[in-house]
Formats: sequence, structure tokens, C-alpha cells
Amino acid sequence: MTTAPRESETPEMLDHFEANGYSPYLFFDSEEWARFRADTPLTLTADEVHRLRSIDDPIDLHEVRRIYLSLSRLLSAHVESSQLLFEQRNRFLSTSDVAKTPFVIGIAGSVAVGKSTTARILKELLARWPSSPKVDLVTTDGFLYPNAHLIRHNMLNRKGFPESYDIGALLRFLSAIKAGLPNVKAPSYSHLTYDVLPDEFKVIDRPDILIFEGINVLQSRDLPADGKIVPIVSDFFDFSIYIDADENLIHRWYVDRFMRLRQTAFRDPNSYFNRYAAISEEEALKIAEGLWQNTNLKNLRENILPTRPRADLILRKGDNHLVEKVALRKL
Ligand SMILES: Nc1ncnc2c1ncn2[C@@H]1O[C@H](COP(=O)(O)OP(=O)(O)O)[C@@H](O)[C@H]1O
Ligand SMILES: CC(C)(COP(=O)(O)O)[C@@H](O)C(=O)NCCC(=O)O
Repeated sequence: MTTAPRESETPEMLDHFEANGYSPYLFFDSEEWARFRADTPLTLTADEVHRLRSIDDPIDLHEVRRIYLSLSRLLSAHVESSQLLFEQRNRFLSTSDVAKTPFVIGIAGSVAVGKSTTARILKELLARWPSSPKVDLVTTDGFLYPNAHLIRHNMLNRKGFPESYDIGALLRFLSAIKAGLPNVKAPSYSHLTYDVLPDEFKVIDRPDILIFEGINVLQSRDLPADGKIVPIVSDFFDFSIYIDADENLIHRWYVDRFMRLRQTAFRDPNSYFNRYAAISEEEALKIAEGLWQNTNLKNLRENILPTRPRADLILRKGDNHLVEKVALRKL
């Protein structure tokens, strides 16, 4: 049975385009989307999904089958066609000594929406394609300025906002990846110490696919005063995904996760948040609410949500982190 895509959907999904009575997206509910997996094999086990998911993210094998197999199949079509285009271009240039650069997939969305889980599940699914591609995953938090810099510039409470990232370093990293360079270093971040790890790098050595995940990956920059056009992160993407959910749900996920981390990660004396493991539940709730309202929600509204219409694919989650709707950009 074929599914006829609808050209309009709920107003909250893509209000801007809907308001204009047209949309560059096709919309599917999760059951329609699930059918596109066709005969894509399920290559993950329940235990592996359990291991890959973040704390408080209830994703299970059923959700992987329902949502992520279709996504893996779609991405396989995109990667294959980029390979074909690459071969055609080499014929056009009468050359065979240009190496193919990594296919880069960007994953954006709010803090606490579950980007990390999606990125890790995708990485495993893609690496298990019959062609066994080499797949790497890099998160943008490594490109945050160190806390010492944020404190010096009085912006520790702006962590995650555009100015808290070393955007030059981030663009240099992606340029090097897309130039096909070997052994490109990506800086690391620790959620435990809440800071970048000055001497820890991940070496990215010409993977077939690179997944690049972070709240800021679809953001542009203000035009500099000298009027020079500068590249933006998504110029380096071959495909981009935005993980979406109602802000009230993300709010709940953030606060619930904070309260759960209080009983786990925060107990580690090395945790930046260790001081919140010992305070009363009421006080801890106040801290979590403050971080959500003053930093993460503000950032979502001002800098993250406005980038949603740039994505090639939007996964809209409902209660319990389950994807309810999918929007796919028309070609
Ligand atoms: N304070 C913290 N201590 C330990 N782990 C954390 C902390 N905050 C977030 N994490 C973990 O870091 C990862 C990234 O979280 P986040 O940046 O909110 O993005 P997302 O929820 O979209 O993956 C998640 O796996 C989350 O569980
Ligand atoms: C590091 C973050 C900006 C998230 O980056 P992400 O990995 O989601 O791209 C975020 O986890 C964060 O620290 N936000 C600041 C407020 C807070 O402590 O929640």
C-alpha cells in the first residue's frame, strides 16, 4: 500500500509555512512513516538500545523499528545518491584521484530533547548497513568556550547561547572534514565537570559518515560589520535533522532528568552539580526550574526553534519521547 503524503499538518509543527498556506515539507504520522522501513532489517538488540539511550529516555526496540529504520533507509538512499553524484562528477572532471569526503548529518534541537540518544542509535544503525560504512559522531559541546572564559566574560548563564561557542573553531573543524583531511581533532566536553576537557580530543579520520550533533548546528551568524559573507555550520551538511517537541514536554524532561541525575551523576564528588545532590528536593527543583527558564528555554525560543525550518527532516516527539509526527523536506 502506498501512502499519499499530506501537504499540511498541525499548525504548531511549522507555523510559519502553514500560515502562508504552503509548505516545503511533506508530513506523516508515525504509522505512515513506519511503513517506509519496508524490509530494512532490525540490526540492534533490545540490550543495545538500552545501552545507547540517555538517562530518562525510554526509547526501546519498538520505537527503533517504528521510526529509526525508515530514517536509516532514507539516509541510505541519500548516501548512495551522493556516492553516485561523486562518481559522475569525477567523470565530468576526468579524474579519479579526488577522494570522497564524509557525508555529514547534522542533528539539532533543544537541550534535553534527546538528541544524544537519536545520534547514538543512528550511528549504530548506519554502521550496520551491508556496506559497513565507518560512522563517527561528534557533539558541538566540545566547541563551547571553557568555563573560565565564560566566567571572565560574565556569561556562564549563557552556556549554549551562540556567543558561548568558539564558532571559528567549529567551522574550521567542519571545513577540514569536508576538505577530506585525515586525523581531524574534535575537542571534548564533560557533562560531569560541566566544562570542556582541555587535553582530550576525538580524532576523526576520514569516516564515510559523520554525525554532528548539537543545539546550534542549524544556526547562522549575524553578518559581520565588514559585510564579508561567512559560511554557516549547515553549509557543510548533506542532511539535517531537527528533534522537536512541545516546550512544556521538554521542560518536564529537563526537570525530571535533573532530579534523576541528582540521585546518580551528581553524587559523584567530581560532578559540577555535586552541591545539588545534598540539598532538599524543593531547593533542587527550584535550581532546575531556574536553569530551564533563564537559560535553556530562553535559548530554545531565541536561537534554537527559529532554526527548525532549515532542517531536511523534523522528528516531532510527544509524551514519553515517542515520535508522533515526521516532516520531510520536499526535494
Ligand atoms: N548535568 C549532567 N550530568 C551528567 N549528564 C548530563 C548532564 N546534563 C546532561 N547530561 C547528559 O548529557 C547528554 C546531552 O544532554 P543534552 O545536551 O541536554 O541533550 P539531549 O538531551 O538533547 O541529548 C545526555 O545524554 C544527558 O543525559
Ligand atoms: C552543554 C549544553 C549547552 C548542551 O549542549 P548540547 O550537547 O545539547 O548541544 C547544555 O547541556 C547546558 O549545559 N546548558 C546550560 C544550562 C544547564 O546547565 O542546563
